[in-house]
Amino acid sequence: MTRPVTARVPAKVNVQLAVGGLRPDGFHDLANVFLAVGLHDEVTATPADTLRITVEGADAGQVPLDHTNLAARAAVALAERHGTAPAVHLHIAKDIPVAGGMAGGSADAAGALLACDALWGTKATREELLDICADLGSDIPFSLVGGAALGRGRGELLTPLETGGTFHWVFAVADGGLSTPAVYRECDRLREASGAGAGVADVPDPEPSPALLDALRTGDATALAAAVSNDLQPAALSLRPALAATLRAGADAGALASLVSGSGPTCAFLAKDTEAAQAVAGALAASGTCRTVRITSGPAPGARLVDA
Ligand SMILES: C[C@@](CO)(OP(=O)(O)O)[C@H](O)COP(=O)(O)OP(=O)(O)OC[C@H]1O[C@@H](n2ccc(N)nc2=O)[C@H](O)[C@@H]1O
Ligand SMILES: Nc1ncnc2c1ncn2[C@@H]1O[C@H](COP(=O)(O)OP(=O)(O)O)[C@@H](O)[C@H]1O
Repeated sequence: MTRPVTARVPAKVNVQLAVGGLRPDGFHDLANVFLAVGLHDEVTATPADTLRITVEGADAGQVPLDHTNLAARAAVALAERHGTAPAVHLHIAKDIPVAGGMAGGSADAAGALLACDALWGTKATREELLDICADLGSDIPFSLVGGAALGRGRGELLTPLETGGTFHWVFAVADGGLSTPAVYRECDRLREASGAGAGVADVPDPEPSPALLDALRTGDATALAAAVSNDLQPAALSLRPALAATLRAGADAGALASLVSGSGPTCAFLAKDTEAAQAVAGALAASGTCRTVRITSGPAPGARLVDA
C-alpha cells in the first residue's frame, strides 16, 4: 500500500492587477503582481480504484466534487500525459475562501499535480508541471511557484520578483463568492459605458508599476500601500456595492491600504505590523461588514509536499 502524499498550497493577493483590453480569445492581457500569503489548502492523494474527490472545511459545500473540480482536472491532465489512469482519491482540506479572489481552486489544482506526481512516481519536470498548470487556468502556475511574481499574458507567464521583507495582511471574507468571468465582463461593460471602449485597441497595454516593484524589493509597506491597484475593483464594487463599506471599515481602522483581492469579493488590508493588523482585524470583525476576518502575511512559499 503506497503512503498518502499531501501538498500544501498558499492563497494569493494581487498587489497590482492591471487589465488590458478584451482579446479575441475572451481573455485579457494582464500585468498581474501576485503575492502568496499564508492561508493554505492541503491536498492529500491516496491510491484508489477511480478518481474521487472529498472536501472538508467551512466552504466545502461550495466546491464541486465531480470532474469539474480543478484538482480532479489536474490529476486527469497529469495521468493523460503519462499514459496512466487517474486512479486516486484526492482529499482537499480547504482553508482558502471559495470564489473569493484568492485562487483557492488554483491552489487545489497545483496541490493535486504535485501530490499525484509524487504518488505515481511520474517525475514530471518543473516545466511540464508549469505547462499543465497554464493549460488548466491562468492563476495556477503562480500557485505552484508562490513567493511574489509578475504574471504577463493572461497571468500565466511568470517572472519571479524579489521581496525585501514580510508584509502583514488582513482579509475580510464576504458572504458568498463572485464569478471571475462575470467580474471581467463587468469591467468590460464599465469601460464601454464610459465611452473609452474595452478592446485591445482601446485600452493601454497593462504595465507593472515601477514604484510597486521597488516597494516589494525593499520591503517598504508604506510605499507598497501607495502603489497597490486593482483594475477589477470598480467591477467588483459594481456587482457587490456592499464591499465599499468593508473597504471603508478597514481604512478607518488604520489600514495602510484597502483593496479588493483580485476579482473579489474578499477585501485585503495591508497593515504596518502585526499589532496594526490585529487592530484592523478587530475593527472589521466588529463592523458587521464581512463574514469572517483572517490575519496573515506574505510572501509565502509555493506548493510543496508536507508530511501528512
Ligand atoms: C482575476 C484573477 C487575478 O489573479 O484571479 P481571481 O481573483 O479570480 O482569483 C485571475 O485573472 C483569474 O484567473 P483564473 O481564475 O485562473 O482564470 P481562468 O480560469 O484562466 O479564466 C476564467 C475566465 O476569467 C476571464 N479571464 C481570466 C484571466 C484573464 N487574464 N482574462 C480573463 O478575461 C475569462 O473570462 C476566463 O474565461
Ligand atoms: N478545488 C476547487 N476549489 C474551489 N473552487 C473550485 C475548485 N474546483 C473548481 N472550483 C470552482 O471554481 C470557482 C472559483 O473558485 P476559486 O478558485 O475558489 O475562486 P477565485 O477564482 O475567485 O480565486 C468556484 O466557484 C468553484 O465552482
